This record gives sequence, structure tokens and C-alpha cells, in this order.
Amino acid sequence: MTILDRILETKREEVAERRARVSLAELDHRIAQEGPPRGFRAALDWRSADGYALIAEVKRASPSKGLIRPDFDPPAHARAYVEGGAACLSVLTDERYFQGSDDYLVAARAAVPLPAIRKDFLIDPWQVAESRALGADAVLLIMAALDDAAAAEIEAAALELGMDVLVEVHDRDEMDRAARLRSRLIGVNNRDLRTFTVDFARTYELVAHAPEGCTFIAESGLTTRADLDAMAEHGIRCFLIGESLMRQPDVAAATRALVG
Ligand SMILES: O=P(O)(O)OC[C@@H](O)[C@@H](O)c1c[nH]c2ccccc12
Repeated sequence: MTILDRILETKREEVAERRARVSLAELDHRIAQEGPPRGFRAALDWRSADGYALIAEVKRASPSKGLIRPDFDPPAHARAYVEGGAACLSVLTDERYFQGSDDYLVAARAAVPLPAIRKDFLIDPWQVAESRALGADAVLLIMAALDDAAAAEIEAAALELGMDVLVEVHDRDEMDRAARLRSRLIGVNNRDLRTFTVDFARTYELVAHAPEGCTFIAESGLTTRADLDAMAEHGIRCFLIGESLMRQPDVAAATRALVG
């Protein structure tokens, strides 16, 4: 059983338990109190027009690396990311495997004007409503975790609420499946969620197969300005980065050094 299988098994139990506690009507009520979503893809397109667009991840820990940031402070990290020039935030909310929390998403997003993606494992459209009720402007669809019908259903729920959908792929088959969805925001995860190995060649190989006109994001394992410049040689200008920034004592300076 791969780590992704384990995560999904836990997530199914968690979602069943949450659904039993909170009705869709209750979520709709909370969503009505929220302002409209901040444009996530729009922020990336705007920032990548004349530089690198960074989705900066608020990440405390991961199953492969354990604890990444002991003095974890989501609103402070969000402000540092803004100061350093990030275009968007990503906030991990999975508790069991990433030591994330819904509260971190709410607190980080409230501290800054940037759009924020809820980074979690979506398997049910109910979680889309839950994400918007927490303020999320975008959600993640992991193609390796979903069949085509579930992906389309979850995507439709998000688009209906005016959210952006980041579709994450890892191989050619997932890219082809992603191309049949409506969202034109596609990310290649350089980290294989089944084995945790990171390989930038994933991105180089798959960027050529991305649908026309899509906003393309390279995700995971990116550390240095040279990494980004190498990606830019292949036309890639949007990046999702967590660990390497969260390990720095001065997050704002590290962010500026990467994308400033
Ligand atoms: O911390 P890194 O190596 O910079 O990676 C960030 C992000 O890409 C990674 O956290 C991620 C990408 N896709 C995911 C799906 C689920 C959980 C986490 C992820």
C-alpha cells in the first residue's frame, strides 16, 4: 500500500465523519458570509507576465520529511511571503499526515490580500463547499487520487462557487485526463506521491503535453534560483514551493532571493 493509498483511506473516514457533523446547508450559510474568491489563476497570470509567479506554501511538516518548521506561525509566514513577492499562498490543512489545520488556512489568508489554495486531498464535492466556507480561493485536484467522474464532479462544484481548480498530474496519462477537464490551471508534481522521489524531468517531459493556453505550474523539490531559471528555459514561470522556504530563518529574504 502506497502512502497516497493510506492518506486516501484516512481521508475517506475523516470526510464521512465531518459530513455527518456539518450539513451542506450549514456550509452554504457560511459561504454566504464570505467575500467572493480572490482570483488565484489571475494572480499567477499577472505575476508571470514579467517575472516568476510563486505559490508559497505554508507547510509545517510532511510525511517524507517530518517536522519542517518548529516555530510554525501561519500569519507571520504569510506576511513574509507577501513581503518577499509571492503571488499566491498554499496552505496545507491535512492534519494526520502534514500536521496542517483548517485554522492555519483561515489565519494565513486573513493576514494577507493574496489568493489562497487549500492544500488537501479532495475526494468528495462536500469538501469543496467546506473549503470555500474556510475562505479558500482555489482547491487542488490530484488526478492520481481520483477517477474521471469524481474529478469532473469535484471540479464542477468548485467552478460553480467561482473558485479556481489546480489540477495536479504526475504522468502522461494523468495529463491527458486533466486535459479533458475544464480547468486550465495544471501543475506537475515533481514528487511522486507513491514513492516520494523528486525528479524535475517529470516537469520537463510533461510541459510539452499541457493543453494549449493553460497556466502551467512546476511543484515540489524546488530550492534555488538556479532551479527556477532551469525551469524557465522550458518556458515555465509559475512555481509551487514549500519546504525550502519554510526551512529558512528569514522567510521574506529567502522568498525575495528566489523570485524577487
Ligand atoms: O515542499 P516542496 O517540496 O517545495 O513542495 C511543495 C508542494 O509542491 C507539495 O507540498 C505538494 C504538491 N502536491 C501536493 C499534494 C499533497 C500534499 C503536498 C503536495
